[in-house]
Order: sequence, then structure tokens, then C-alpha cells
Amino acid sequence: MKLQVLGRIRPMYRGEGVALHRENDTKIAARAGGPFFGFLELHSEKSTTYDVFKTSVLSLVDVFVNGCNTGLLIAGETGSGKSFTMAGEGDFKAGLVPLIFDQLFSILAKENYRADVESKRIQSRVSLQMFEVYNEVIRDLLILPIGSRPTVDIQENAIQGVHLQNITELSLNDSTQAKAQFIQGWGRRTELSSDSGLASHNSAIFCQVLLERIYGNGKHPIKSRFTIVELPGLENLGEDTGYSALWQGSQANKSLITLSQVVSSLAGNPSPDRVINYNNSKLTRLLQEELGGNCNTRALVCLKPFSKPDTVGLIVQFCQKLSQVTTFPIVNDSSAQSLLTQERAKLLILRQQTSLGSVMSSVPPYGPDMVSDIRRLQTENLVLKDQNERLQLRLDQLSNKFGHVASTKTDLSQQLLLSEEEKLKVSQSLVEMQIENNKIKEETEATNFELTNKIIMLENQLLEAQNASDRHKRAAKAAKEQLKELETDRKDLADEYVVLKTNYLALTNEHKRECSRNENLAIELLNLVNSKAALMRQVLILTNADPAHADDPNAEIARIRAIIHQNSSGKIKADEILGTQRDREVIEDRLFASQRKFESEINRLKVDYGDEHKKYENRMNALMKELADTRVLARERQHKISELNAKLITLRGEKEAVETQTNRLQHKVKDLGEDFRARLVKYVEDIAEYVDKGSGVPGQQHEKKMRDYVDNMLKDIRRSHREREDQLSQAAQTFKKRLQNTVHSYEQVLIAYRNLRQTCEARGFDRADLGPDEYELKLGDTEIQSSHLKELDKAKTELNRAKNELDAVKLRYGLFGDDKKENLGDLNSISARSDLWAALRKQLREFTLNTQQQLEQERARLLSENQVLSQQLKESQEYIDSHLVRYKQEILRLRKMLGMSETEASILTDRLAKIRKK
Ligand SMILES: Nc1ncnc2c1ncn2[C@@H]1O[C@H](COP(=O)(O)OP(=O)(O)OP(=O)(O)O)[C@@H](O)[C@H]1O
Repeated sequence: MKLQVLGRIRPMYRGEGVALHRENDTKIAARAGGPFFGFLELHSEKSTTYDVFKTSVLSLVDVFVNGCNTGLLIAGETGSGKSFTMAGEGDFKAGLVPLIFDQLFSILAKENYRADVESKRIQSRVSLQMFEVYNEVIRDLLILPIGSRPTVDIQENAIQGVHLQNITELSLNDSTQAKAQFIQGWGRRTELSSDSGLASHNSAIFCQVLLERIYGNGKHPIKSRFTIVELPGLENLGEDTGYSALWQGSQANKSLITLSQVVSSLAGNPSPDRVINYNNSKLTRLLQEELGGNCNTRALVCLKPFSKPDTVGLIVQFCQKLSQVTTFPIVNDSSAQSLLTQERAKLLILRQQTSLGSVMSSVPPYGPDMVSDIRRLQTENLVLKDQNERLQLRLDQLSNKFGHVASTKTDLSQQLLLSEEEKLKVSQSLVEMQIENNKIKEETEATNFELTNKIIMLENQLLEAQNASDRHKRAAKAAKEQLKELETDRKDLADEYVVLKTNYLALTNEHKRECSRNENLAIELLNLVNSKAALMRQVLILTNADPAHADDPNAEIARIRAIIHQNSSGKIKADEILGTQRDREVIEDRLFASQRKFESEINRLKVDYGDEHKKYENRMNALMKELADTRVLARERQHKISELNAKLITLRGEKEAVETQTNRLQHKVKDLGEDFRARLVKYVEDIAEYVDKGSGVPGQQHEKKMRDYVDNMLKDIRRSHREREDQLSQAAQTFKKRLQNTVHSYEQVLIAYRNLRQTCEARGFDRADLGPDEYELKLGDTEIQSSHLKELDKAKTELNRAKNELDAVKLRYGLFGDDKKENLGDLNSISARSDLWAALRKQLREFTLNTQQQLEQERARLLSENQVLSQQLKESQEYIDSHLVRYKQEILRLRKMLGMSETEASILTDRLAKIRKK
């Protein structure tokens, strides 16, 4: 069965970027275009460990419970998430091992329950071993380290196969206990830091779960083993230091390199009768079954989204080999175990027989020399084999590198041609980005300004409302005080009223008494008058006096009665003294009128104040709401600004990346320049050699060849020169064009501004209100034209100079050629000819070196000028942008002063926008 290789890409860290080349969701490659490796399943950055478990590991647990050995190799470079995947992180990010425990115990519980229901019997025993292999030392992780770390050794016997002697094996009852033990063991890993990095980078952590199940009344359990291993960081596969360290006896990378060798051997030999040497490291010895024996194994390769292409290349290679490894898993029932034990026993015996000891003891005819020879040869053989494998690996790497270099070399010239164009494009996009950025900044500032104004306005309104509220509070306080005074007055009046009432009651009683006395006296008087009248009548009778002359007693009675009547009618009733209800009301009115007035005033004030208060409260609430809304809006804007800033930072990062690429390309250009120089030198040397060789053979043929050769060489130089010229002149033209556009739009803005000013002046506005003069806003020649034109002129001059130099060289060559012809005609002697060739050689060498140097200098200068130009263009763009804001403000102000209508204003704005766009 083929080993299944799965992948998992961990999420990206901040600023890490993505560099893995992917295809079809399952394939990755170190470089664009491949070679790709296709995983059986590739879990993306979004997958959780549980997703990985569900799709890729769950089925392994079932296989394990059913009696097969299973293995999960977790590989990947350092920092790719191996530990995260295996052990998890914190309480909420469980790793694969805890999830495996959960699943295992849940299956066992279910099966036990089912067996109970069906009255069957299953006995299960789960145990755990955990150890670490670091620097070829195996440490038990399930016991507390006392003093030095507890180390264990590998042993091999027929029954257990390769196993660890005295390793702790903990019995597990449930998943909680299992997880707790695992976490404790995980915490006991070596945390050393050595020259070869942290121990975690180079160590392998083994977690082996052992399961024994007896069905019914059987005696022989079915035994299976689930091995989960975190392998050392795969980046060490490619480190040269690893090899050298290995040669020097360091164990740091031994296990990983041996693992790679074993995997290579296994990949190249899928047949079951293969003989693989697992004994070179402890890691491979321990993984013997998982890699090439009785085990159903899967490899989970953790990947970083960003990694060095070389490292990815190594990982891809390793995965490729792993995917070709074949294992032979079987169900470990009693018969299988017996067979395996027999096979192991046979193997051990064979090994013993072929071992040195058996050679020495069982083959007496060999002398001691022969034995030592055999020993030496065996050792040499092993060393040679080892060396061979290493060299093979190295050769693979080198051929890969060579392939890569070859492909890069072919790309290089193309890239070189494109680099200038790219550079221009990049600077153009940079300028565009800057413009965009300025726009965004402008908009943000305008919004900010608007929001700040709004906030200030709202705060003012709030202050006003608070002032009004204070005023009303003060008025209410004054009214309360007035009310208090009125209350005191009212109390005084009430007291007075009580006193008056008392007096009045006393007087009324007195009066009543007087009236009754008066009545009594009137009755008395009446009685007396009646008596007097009776007496008078008697007197008259007695005296017989003439009644006409005598006093009339009735008249006296009538007189007295009249007096009494008068008295009684003049009696003043109490009510009359008190006055009528109406009078009282009038008095009350008079007395309490002011109080009532105040009360009604207070009530009115209360109502008014209440209403006002409510109104203000409502207003205040509305204002507060508006303020909160505005704050939210401000926050949103702030958020947007932050987002934009983040975008800007990303863009800057991109820009830097592009700059780095440009620098790289420049380096490449430099390399090519050096190559070019070398070629020139080679040309010269060739010429010299040619001349030296052919100097003894005069004739037209020889000269012609020489001339062709030099012609070709100069043609080459001229062509490259011309290409360079074209590129530079193109760049200069683009800059010039862009500059012209910028200046054009700037002039248009100036014209619009001038028109507005003139309109304002025509309408008779005060000159002081018209803002700065047009000339103040004008960019000086030194600010725009001259500096750029100067730069362009400079570039042109440099180009001309280069051209002239080239022409001079051509001329020199032409003259030289003529001279040569003439001289050849004249000079017959060999010595004269050799002088001529020497001069030719010298001149050619000088020419080569000088031209090359000049070209280099020119190239460097033009590149820096190019940078200066783009920088200046950027600055002038910024300058114009900032001026545009000023213009805009001025225009707005002037427009306001002119009282322009909306449509006029919009037409003007459109026109300005168009100008800006241009
Ligand atoms: N799938 C993931 N989701 C979230 N974070 C992850 C994931 N994988 C890895 N990480 C984080 O990446 C960092 C490195 O992971 P980890 O330590 O597991 O890598 P490693 O390959 O085991 O490295 P080392 O060899 O140093 O132990 C850790 O901080 C971890 O939290």
C-alpha cells in the first residue's frame, strides 16, 4: 500500500506574504511552472485542525481499532505548524493527538456497549508511550526527569521487533487521562538551544498508542500500534552545514538525513523482498515499520504560505519520494503475530550468522588477517555506501540547482529587457498611486473638516441649551424665593385675621348683651309708660279734668314706643358690623390678590418652565444623539482612514518589493555588464591570440578574417549601445510627456483662476478679498521647468556624449583600418608588422576597458538620474496637488463672493475636474 501524503498550509502571518505556487487546490511547487507535487488532500489556511482530523485522520483511528498498525508522520519546515497540528494550542485549539484519543475512547465505549447489549465480551487495553529522539539520544517523556533526563535504548527481539528497553508504558482508562498524560509528556520535550538551532527544530517526538483487544474468551489479543511522530524541520535537509556537521561527527541532522536516504531507498524499491538499511540512525530504526513494514502510514506535511523556494523544492522532493514508498499493513491477529515473530526470529538468526562474531567463530579456516580484512572491507563498504548515497543526494540537489540556473539564465536576458520597461511602469504606477493617495487624503481631510465643523456646531448648540437651562433654573429659584415671601405674608395675614375674628366675636357678644339689656330697658320703659298712661288716665278720671287739656297718655306711650322702636330698629346686626360676604370677598381679593397673582404667575412659570425644560431636554437628547451619530461617523471615517493607511502601507510594501526586484534586476544588469566586459576581454585575447598565431602568415585572407572578427565585435557593441540609447530616450520621452501634461494642467488651472479673478474685479470686489495674486501661485521656472528640463537636457547631453564617444570610437576604428591598410602596404618587415599588431592589441584593450568603464559609469549615472527624475516628478505632482487644494479653496471663496448659482458652480467644478484629470 502506498504511503499517503497530505498537506496543510498554515495561515499567513502579518507581513509574511504568499509565495507558494499552487495549482488545482492540491498541487504545490517551489517555482512558477513547477515541478508540482500533488497531495492526496491539501488543507488550506482556512482549515482547522478538526477539519484535518475529520477528513484525513479519522479513518486511520478506525483502522487502528480494527487491529492494524497505523502511523501518522507530521513533517514540515520549522514554524510551519507541526506542533500546532500535533498537540494543538491552548484549550480551544485541540491538536490531532487529543482528537485521536477522544475518537479512540468513544469508539471503544460504543463497541463495549454494543458488546454488552449483544452479551459478547471485548476486553480492551490502551497504553501510551511517549519519547523524544534528539541528537541520537532517546528520552522517555512520560516520567519526570530527575537529575539528568531518563534515556532509553533500542532493542530488537523476535516477539516485539524493534522496541525500546525500559520505556514507560502508561495504561490509559479514558480520554481525559490520556490527554493529561500527553500534555505532561509534551511539556517535557528538550528545550535546548544549540549551534544547530533550537532542539525543537531537530528533534522527533513520538507518541505511540498501543491497543490490545481480546474478543470473547480468546487468549491471544489482537495488538495494534498507532504511532504519531513530529519529524525534525525539513529545511535542514538542504543545509550544507548538515553534511559537514555529519562528517565531523555531529548528530544534529543525522536522523533527518538518514530518514531522507531511507525514504529514497524505499521509494526506489517498492518490492516486498527489498533490503533496506534502517540502522544508520535511531529515528529510522524506530520508524522501520511505519516507513516500510507492517503499517498503514500517512504523512501530513505542514507548509508555510511563504517560504524560500529552495526549501519548498526540498520539501516537494521529499514528498515526491514519500508518496512512492510502499508499506505492507496486515491485521495483527494471533496468526499474523506468530508469523511475524517467526520471521523476525529467522532474521535475527541470519543477522547473527552474518555478523562478525559468527564469522569469527563459525569459520575457522579464515585466519585473523582475513577476519580483519573482512571487517575493514565491510566498514569501508558501509562508508562508501553512505558516501555514495550522500553524493547521490548532493548530485540531485546540484542538478536541480543547475536546471534552475539554466532556466533563470534564459529568462535573464528577457527579464533584463523588460526591467527598464517595468521600471518605467512601476514609476508611473507609483505616481498614479501618489495621485490617488493625495485624492484620498484630500477627501478625508475635507470630510474630517466637515465633521469637525459639525461637532463644533453641535457643541455650540449644546452650550446654548445649557445656558438657557441655567437661566431657567435661576428664574425658578427667584420665583421660589418670592413664593416663600408670599407664604410668610399670607401667614401674617392669617394671624391678623384670627385676632380680628376673636375681637369681632367678643364685640358681637358684648353687642348682643347690650341689645338684650336695651330691650329689657325698653320693655321696662314701655311698662313704665303704660303704668304712667294708666296712672294719667286714672288721674283724669279722678280729677275729671278735661281730656282735651290733659296730656294724652297714649301719646306718651306712642312717643316712648317710637323711641323704643327707634332704638330697636337702630340695632346693628352682627352681620352688618362684619360686612357682607361680598365685602369680605372684596377685602380678601384685595388682600390675596397679589398672592393669587403670584401663584398663577408661578404656575404659569412652572408650566412654561416645564415645557421649556422638556423642549430643551428633547433638544438636548436630539443633540446628544446627533453628536453620538457624528462621533460614530467620525469613527467610521477614522476607520476608513486607517484602512486606507493600511492599504497605503501594503502598497508601499509592494513598492518596496518592486524596488527590490528592480535592484535585483540592476544587479543582474551589472552581472551581465561584467559578462559583457569579460566577453570583450575574451575578444581582445582571442584577437591577440589570433594575431600571435597568424602574425607569421601575411596575406589578404588573414587580414580579412581579422577585420570581420573586429567588425562583428564592434557591431555587437554598437547594437547593445543602440538598444540602451533607445531605452533611455524612450524613458526620457515618457518623462517629458508626463511633465508636459502636468505643466499643461497646471497652466489650465492658472487660467481658470485668472478668469475668476477677472470676473471678480469686473464686479467691483475689493482687491484685498481676491486672495493671492496669480503670480504668487505660479511655480517658478526653477521649480518646474528648468529642473526637469535641465535633467532632461543633462540626460540628452550625456546620451549625445555617449553617441559622440561611440562615433569617435567608430572613427578611430575606421582611421585605424585605413592606417592599417596603408601601413600593411608599406611595411614589409615582420618586426614592423608585429609592432603594428601590438599597437592594435593595446588600442583594442584600452578601448575595451575605457568603453566598458564609460558604459558602466553612464549606466549608473543614467539610472540615478532616472531615479532623481521620477522623484522630482513625484514632488512636482505633490506640489501641484497641494496647490490645487489652495486653488480650489480660493475658487470656492471667490464663487461665494460672486454669489454664483449652483449650475454655474457645477459647470466650473466640472471644468476644473476635467483640467485635473488631464
Ligand atoms: N493552522 C494554524 N492556525 C493558526 N496558527 C498556526 C497554525 N499552524 C501554526 N500556527 C502558528 O504558527 C506558529 C508556529 O507553529 P509551530 O510551533 O507549531 O511550528 P513548528 O513547525 O512545530 O515549529 P518548531 O519546529 O519550531 O516546533 C505557532 O505560533 C502557531 O500558533
